[in-house]
Amino acid sequence: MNTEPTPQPLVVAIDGPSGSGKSSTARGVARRLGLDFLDTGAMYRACAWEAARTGAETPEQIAAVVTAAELQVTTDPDDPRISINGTDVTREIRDPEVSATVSRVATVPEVRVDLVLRQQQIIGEATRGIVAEGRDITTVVAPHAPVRVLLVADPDARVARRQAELGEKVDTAQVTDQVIRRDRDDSTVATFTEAAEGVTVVDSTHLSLDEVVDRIVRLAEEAAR
Ligand SMILES: Nc1ncnc2c1ncn2[C@@H]1O[C@H](COP(=O)(O)OP(=O)(O)OP(=O)(O)O)[C@@H](O)[C@H]1O
Ligand SMILES: Nc1ccn([C@H]2C[C@H](O)[C@@H](COP(=O)(O)O)O2)c(=O)n1
Repeated sequence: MNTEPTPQPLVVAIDGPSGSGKSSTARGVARRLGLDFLDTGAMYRACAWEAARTGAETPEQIAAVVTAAELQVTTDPDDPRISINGTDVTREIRDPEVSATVSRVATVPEVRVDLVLRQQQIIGEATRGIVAEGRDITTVVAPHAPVRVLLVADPDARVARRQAELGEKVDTAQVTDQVIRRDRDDSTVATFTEAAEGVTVVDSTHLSLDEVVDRIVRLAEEAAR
């Protein structure tokens, strides 16, 4: 009789502040290891987009919109898409207006309870394994993941990266608000500035994207031994 435990699909959890490179890194690791990919920030952004569309402003109104929402999230690292109530908002959730308001949605407790459960369901259904990124993956969503990483970078580097990504369409004051102010707001409901016990800190300030991906792939390979 085979008494070997059935190997569990690998879960890699990556948290970090805005602009630290979580999404790019997580997609790179997922591609390299043949895993699914979950951008939990996109779920909060989709909810912020729907809240704005419906005119929901108070925490109660926002919570009602989110808990009633039908969210479809795909986990292909080469084409992650998200729809809310039947509308594909994959592109729209990156608009500056969404970036400026998403923290208001993400700091509603009932929203977090609802989205954490949905994220845990997506992770549990990822039969080939998954890389999930956000702010509370290593601490709340998947605290028992075999690979847990806090990806950090100097604030100046993070602002510069976001500015380079957004180009001239967004001025430096807006970018700084999107990065630094949003992190301050977000850190009131999730701990992503200090690594929890068992979480590996990777500082990407002076590392290329590929070097960061290499480091986390090595952590995953060591965990799989
Ligand atoms: N190590 C790195 N060196 C240089 N640029 C990087 C590095 N990692 C990511 N980038 C670039 O920085 C920008 C922001 O990266 P990304 O969107 O992955 O960050 P993030 O942490 O997911 O941000 P947010 O949480 O705000 O969505 C992208 O243009 C990305 O290509
Ligand atoms: N697990 C998560 C993921 C994201 N958020 C918040 C943080 C931001 O305000 C917003 C969008 O995230 P981003 O796309 O910038 O990574 O959602 C969170 O609270 N918890």
